[in-house]
Amino acid sequence: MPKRKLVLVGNGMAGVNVVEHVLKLDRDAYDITIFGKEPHPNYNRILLSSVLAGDTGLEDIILNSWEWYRQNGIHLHTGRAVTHIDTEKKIVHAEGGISAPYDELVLATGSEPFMLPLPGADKEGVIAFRDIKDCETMMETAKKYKKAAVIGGGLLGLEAARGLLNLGMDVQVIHIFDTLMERQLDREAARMLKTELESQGMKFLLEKQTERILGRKRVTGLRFKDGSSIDADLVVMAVGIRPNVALAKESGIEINRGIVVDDWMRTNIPGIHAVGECAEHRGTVYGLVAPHKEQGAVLAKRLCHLATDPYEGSVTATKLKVSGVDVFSAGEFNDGEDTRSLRSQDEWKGTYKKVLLRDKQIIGGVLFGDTTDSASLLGWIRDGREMTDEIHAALMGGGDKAGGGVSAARNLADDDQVCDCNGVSKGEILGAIRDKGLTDVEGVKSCTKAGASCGGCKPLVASILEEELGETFDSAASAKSPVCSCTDLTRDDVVEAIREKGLTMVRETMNVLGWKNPEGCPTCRPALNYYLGMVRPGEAVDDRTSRIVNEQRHANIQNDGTYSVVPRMYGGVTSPDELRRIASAAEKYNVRMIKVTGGQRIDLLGVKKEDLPGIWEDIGMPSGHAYAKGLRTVKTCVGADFCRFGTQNSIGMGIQMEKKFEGLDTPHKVKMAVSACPRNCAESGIKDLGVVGVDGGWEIYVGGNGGVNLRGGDFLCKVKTEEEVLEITGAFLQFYREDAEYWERTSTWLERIGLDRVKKAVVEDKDNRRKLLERVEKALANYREPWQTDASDRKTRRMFYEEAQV
Ligand SMILES: Cc1cc2nc3c(=O)[nH]c(=O)nc-3n(C[C@H](O)[C@H](O)[C@H](O)COP(=O)(O)OP(=O)(O)OC[C@H]3O[C@@H](n4cnc5c(N)ncnc54)[C@H](O)[C@@H]3O)c2cc1C
Ligand SMILES: NC(=O)c1ccc[n+]([C@@H]2O[C@H](COP(=O)([O-])OP(=O)(O)OC[C@H]3O[C@@H](n4cnc5c(N)ncnc54)[C@H](O)[C@@H]3O)[C@@H](O)[C@H]2O)c1
Ligand code: SF4
Ligand code: FES
Repeated sequence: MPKRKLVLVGNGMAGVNVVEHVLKLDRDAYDITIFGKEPHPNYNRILLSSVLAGDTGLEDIILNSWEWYRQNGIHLHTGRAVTHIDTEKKIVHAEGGISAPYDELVLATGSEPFMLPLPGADKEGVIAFRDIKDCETMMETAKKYKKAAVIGGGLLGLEAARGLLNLGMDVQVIHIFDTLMERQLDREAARMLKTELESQGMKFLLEKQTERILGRKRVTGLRFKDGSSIDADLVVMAVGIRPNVALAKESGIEINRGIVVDDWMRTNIPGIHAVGECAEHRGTVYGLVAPHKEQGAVLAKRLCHLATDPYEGSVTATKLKVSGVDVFSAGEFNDGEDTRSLRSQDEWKGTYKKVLLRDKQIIGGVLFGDTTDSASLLGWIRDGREMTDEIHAALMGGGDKAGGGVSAARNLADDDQVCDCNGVSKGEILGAIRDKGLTDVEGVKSCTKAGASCGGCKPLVASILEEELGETFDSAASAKSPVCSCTDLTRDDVVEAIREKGLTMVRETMNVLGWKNPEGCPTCRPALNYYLGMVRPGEAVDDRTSRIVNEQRHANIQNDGTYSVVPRMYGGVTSPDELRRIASAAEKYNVRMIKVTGGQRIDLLGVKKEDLPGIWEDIGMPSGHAYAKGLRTVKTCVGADFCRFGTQNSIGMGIQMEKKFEGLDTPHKVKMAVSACPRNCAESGIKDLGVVGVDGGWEIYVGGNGGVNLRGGDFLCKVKTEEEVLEITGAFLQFYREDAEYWERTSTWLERIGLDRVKKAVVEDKDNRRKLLERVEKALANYREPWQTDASDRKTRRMFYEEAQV
């Protein structure tokens, strides 16, 4: 008997998911044809945000390779839109004169981004963020232009803005309401989110309505209804989506906002079904992958004539995919007259939790800063659970929550969903771990797909592994991921290869290690340059063009394209002569503002690129490295010489530390401080390395961070003399240099590897400490002061400061 014919219109995630299910349930049931308007095989649209942010490459987001279609005997027509459905004859007609008969037709045409119909919206440089092409346009634009405006402060807008920031653009987000992500967050969570994103460099214009897009052929700016305007070289519209219903409409299929379907995903025309973003079920159109998977599972069973419960709608949950920001929202989140809520907020740790109840039932919630409870919370909302003392204790009772751990997994029932993107439950993950002997997150991902899309569930998968495998679970090994999408090698593989193969150059390393992208990317090239210099000091060739832009120019680029200049003032101490030179230079070069920094330095803001070598020459002081992944400042209190509480000479100690370790390249910036008594006026407790004078010696704290992820330093040891402070500092810095990933702050590194390892390597194992010190001395021996070197070298001046080379 000839096979029945299944035709899918829309080669996206929702539609292909149905086909995958059908193939699994009954391989031989259908002869399958797929039409897709885009020229690509099915790819993970969710991960476009990660591609834009530079965390993954376009080649890594393909979900079904061309080979997959061939192997499954699927007739695939890409780059062909279906233009008409003959519902009488049961034939679809596509561009290029292609047609295909069907017995069952699945419409999965997704959405179109909504483009505000503003005057000027058709100008070059005005785009949406929906597909590979948009992503490529943004990446290309960032190479030539500087200023981006994103209209819409929802999930998509913020993810686009983060990606554009990573591409080096200056980004302003224009939002119509006074709080961000108002469809997912209450005011408090939105406020915390805004503060967090601002600290990452994102700028916001709230309560702004765009009136017109300015420019001749290409966009040059935006004008708002209040009369104000901004400059922009790129405008990304992220103001929502509209279901793609044109084909269904012209073919006589019932539509409302989306294509109207019943609980079995059937349209009003027999044999025609719809799933995904184009479908409207019980009045709701879902713009997230998890509900589409639930719809697809029901439809596939129907197509294979298997028993299934109907699809009755989904409780949706969202997580923002912006690194360094944990935000989760599910169900209802705004207080109403008939709701009560449980809340906790920790302004120190930057966390906020709100769970909404109607009568006793859990109906929604918002988590900010710590989302380890997200899966349990979503499970309780989906099950319509009533609040109990146990749930209350699990949510609010403190316990072992921070950072996940086994407790996060223990709170989940077997049928609680862990991966929303791919609809994978805890039970399925446990089953795979037990049946297939899996031991790491990557293994679970390959077997179950949990973690394969946005990746937001990976910490939870790790905690399930930890719960199941106990001490045998190696979280560090499990967390190791490739340096970036240009290679499959991890940081350790690369460092090992540099050691073994005697590599000394960035390009050579990429070549020898078979980089998939031979040019590398902004993530891997600075990392490789650092690893080479760390492993082979004196031998590795420093590739300046592989360094981040600020390090190439030895100054910090500002939002208007000018630079900031911060001369080094050891221990925060200066002199009248230095101040006079700084003042004269500030006048000569029309510095816009002179500001004292948090690290006790003087910052000259608004210096033109071409003036940098001149101002450095005139000031005649060494670089303060305020732009570098290296030692920034050693902040000191006035100490025993002046303060009546001081027990030690903090200024002298700080100056020695700064003179010794200035110019040392490190995986991320390093800030230090010395206070002369436990009153700690130099804030030693929130520095990468902080020293506190006490009676009879010094206490040393490490891994502190006063920035985005506030963290108090851990006590490392107490020593008696200044020499010992320098020794411990040198050994600690070298251990961090050798062990951490590039871009990893001491605070995150320490949390990852644990204080005990640091104590052992730096304090307890004296032989190891001696070796670390020998190696740090070798690295320091190669340091050349960059400002005066650049100022006196005509070729460098021309290349990096006068011609627009980088
Ligand atoms: C940048 C970005 C990040 C996102 N992040 C997340 C996230 O973290 N979590 C989450 O759950 N969701 C996220 N989403 C939303 C998610 O990607 C979508 O909900 C999902 O991809 C929709 O799948 P779909 O198959 O219904 O539609 P689509 O992915 O739009 O696929 C439909 C396909 O059909 C094609 N098509 C349309 N009309 C025709 C026609 N007439 N003939 C042939 N082909 C046609 C389209 O070109 C398209 O390729 C994100 C979306 C974007 C853009
Ligand atoms: N992490 C995730 O889950 C994720 C990420 C990206 C996209 N998505 C999905 O993709 C789809 C599209 O995302 P989206 O953010 O565009 O849609 P959205 O509808 O969720 O948000 C659009 C935002 O734009 C704002 N807006 C509307 N008109 C505006 C105007 N004229 N000026 C300024 N702001 C305006 C709205 O207030 C809203 O906050 C959604 O379905 C979303 O769920 C999800
Ligand atoms: S830390 Fe102690 S010694 Fe230093 S300034 Fe403060 S009170 Fe004085
Ligand atoms: S929740 Fe997105 S991959 Fe699991």
